[in-house]
Amino acid sequence: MPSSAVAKIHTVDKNGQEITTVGFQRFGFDSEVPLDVLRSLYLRAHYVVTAKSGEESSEQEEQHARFTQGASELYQSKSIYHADTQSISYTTLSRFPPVKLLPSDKRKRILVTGGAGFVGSHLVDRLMLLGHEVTVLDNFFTGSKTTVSHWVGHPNFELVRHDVVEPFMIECDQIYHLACPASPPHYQYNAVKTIKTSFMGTLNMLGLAKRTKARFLISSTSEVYGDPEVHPQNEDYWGHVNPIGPRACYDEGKRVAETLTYGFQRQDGVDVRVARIFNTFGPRMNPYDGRVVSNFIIQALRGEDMTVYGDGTQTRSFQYIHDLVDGLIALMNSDETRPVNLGNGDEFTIGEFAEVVRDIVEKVQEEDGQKPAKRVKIVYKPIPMDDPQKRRPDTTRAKETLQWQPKWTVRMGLEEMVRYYKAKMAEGSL
Ligand SMILES: O=c1ccn([C@@H]2O[C@H](COP(=O)(O)OP(=O)(O)O[C@H]3OC[C@@H](O)[C@H](O)[C@H]3O)[C@@H](O)[C@H]2O)c(=O)[nH]1
Repeated sequence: MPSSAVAKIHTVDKNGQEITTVGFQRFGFDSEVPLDVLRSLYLRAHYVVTAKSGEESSEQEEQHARFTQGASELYQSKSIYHADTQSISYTTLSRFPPVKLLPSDKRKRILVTGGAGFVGSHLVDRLMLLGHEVTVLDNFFTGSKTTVSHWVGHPNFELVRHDVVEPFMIECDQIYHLACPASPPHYQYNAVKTIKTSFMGTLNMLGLAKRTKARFLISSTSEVYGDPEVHPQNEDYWGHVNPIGPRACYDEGKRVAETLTYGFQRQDGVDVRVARIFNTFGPRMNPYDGRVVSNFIIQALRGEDMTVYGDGTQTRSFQYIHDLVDGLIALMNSDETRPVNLGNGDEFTIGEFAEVVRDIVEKVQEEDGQKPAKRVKIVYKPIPMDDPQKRRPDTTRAKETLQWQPKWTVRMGLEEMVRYYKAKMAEGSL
């Protein structure tokens, strides 16, 4: 295939402006980094492909080269994938992406629990590039070492295998407490463990915040609103949750985690922040975690039927990962101590969404010269119990207090995520 046929991702925001950086300067904390550098951390092949297995791999190599353009000099992979023998060789020599050199009064010691998960790893990339000292705690139940392995060995970075249900002591300035399975099949797989993680994990991390006087941010969820009777949902809505249903381990777990957080604030003066995160998607989402975005993209890429649960009239509003990370950092560094919704107001029925994903997968395949002979089918499966019928965030509070609004369109985010999964498939790890 001629190289000119490999399209460059032209990423524009909701106003049609080109996106070249993510983050911003807010509340004295600069979170801005070039999108190209950030992209080179997830869109490049995890393993450098050396052996060629025909026409396809040279095309894939071109794609990888495009994503690392400008950043490949700075970042040298530690692993080489040999397609012929299906093996990987490693070297211990690493070069890291350039991180900012911050004066010590600006450099923060930041603990990220669940830092090897989907949201956590993107937050870690950002904090590392910004020049902070980052410690990741993860038990790797749903997170994976590969999401942060590009930082292992960097002097500003530490990776600790630890389950937050056990206490942990470290000196730090800020704690982002993200640890908890978040996909419905995952969190229901071991419901008792999910409740224990939400309760004990949050108790332990709040205890740490109390001792160290670190600022504490918890990732709560739109699921605290349950199957909402108010639409869109603002932070003053108390929710409509089935306390004994299959989702309760997560919904009620996060509700009690919020209760604990405000308990420590009132009783012990802990400096707290609460982010209620709505459906989020992006690269590094576990392709097998059963959530709708990853399921649809993988199904469409593999030419399998796309599975809509129920009649597809239930709605969700999807935000791209970089917008969420912007919001989390802004909230952490702001003075807002009330819960804040972080989500994108672009609402789709799940039926519509399946079509959007199918169109985007086809668009990318066509650009790469791999147009499939026939369209994948959309099929209908039973709806899971207590599946919320509608969900859309009211983000007025985030707009007013954080000056934050999502910039990415769902289509732009989906296109990048499709390319990420394609790169994973090309390197043989998916
Ligand atoms: O293959 C699929 C998967 C899911 N779905 C449907 O798509 C919708 C979204 O499902 P997801 O599993 O992605 O996510 P949910 O909205 O149910 O839960 C999510 O809510 C917000 C976050 O806190 C969590 O990440 C997660 O719990 C649901 O209606 C679900 O039934 C499909 O139609 N097909």
